[in-house]
Amino acid sequence: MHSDSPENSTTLAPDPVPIIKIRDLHFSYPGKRQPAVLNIPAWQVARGDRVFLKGPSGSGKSTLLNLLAGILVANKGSIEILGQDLGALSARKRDRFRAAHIGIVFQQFNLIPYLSVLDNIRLATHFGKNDLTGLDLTAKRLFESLGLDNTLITKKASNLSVGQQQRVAIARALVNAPEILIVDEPTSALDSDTRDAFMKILLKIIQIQGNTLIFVSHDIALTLHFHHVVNLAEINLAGGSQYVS
Ligand SMILES: Nc1ncnc2c1ncn2[C@@H]1O[C@H](COP(=O)(O)OP(=O)(O)OP(=O)(O)O)[C@@H](O)[C@H]1O
Repeated sequence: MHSDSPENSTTLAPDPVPIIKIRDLHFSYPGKRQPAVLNIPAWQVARGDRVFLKGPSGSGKSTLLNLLAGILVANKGSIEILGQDLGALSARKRDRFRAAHIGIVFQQFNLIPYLSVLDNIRLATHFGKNDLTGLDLTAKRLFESLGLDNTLITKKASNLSVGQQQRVAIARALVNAPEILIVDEPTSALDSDTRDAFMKILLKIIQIQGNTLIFVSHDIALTLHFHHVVNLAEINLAGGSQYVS
């Protein structure tokens, strides 16, 4: 995307190498009389962009993130990630594509509570060893940057504080150095100090790894950290009546 100010989300000229490219995207959840959630004629994101996606509750932000990640599939139209049309892939290939190229931090972090921190992170990798020797340098650097020391990584995820769970969720999302990082409402349950610490760590790692960031939040105070602020309502022609403001 090209825009001069954060509030300007319109594309003025075609991006030479968009990492995300949406064309004529239509999506409704399965079932009779389900309203159209998304109808996005065109949207693209350039490699390395940090995009803050906002919009009222129920406007389809999480749905769009799930489509970008290939967790949901469009009813019509195309989503190209790194030049790959997600709709052209089988479910299994989409899963592999996601594991290789897209990191996701969900609202609830989605850690497996009875697994250790290391095992939670290992789920995102192809390594099977019981120590860190199988994890590459990126992972070790991530642990360091996130303050996850050896005593913490052997703990069960359920025994961590919310802030610690967040750091593990970031490590898991970034351990494969994905080109795209998708983050959904990560700070809603945090006080402002913890939120600021979270953003600082996230942005530091993004800068090192060079990931493209798509970040959904209602917290407008965070927009200053982003290149672009996109209001979903501006790119989405569907819906409207069901929104809660
Ligand atoms: N699994 C589902 N089945 C049917 N409808 C759904 C499903 N998930 C979401 N929806 C509906 O799709 C619409 C968009 O929901 P979505 O969660 O994408 O919105 P959102 O913008 O992320 O909201 P919030 O800011 O509250 O998280 C809403 O009307 C919601 O009720």
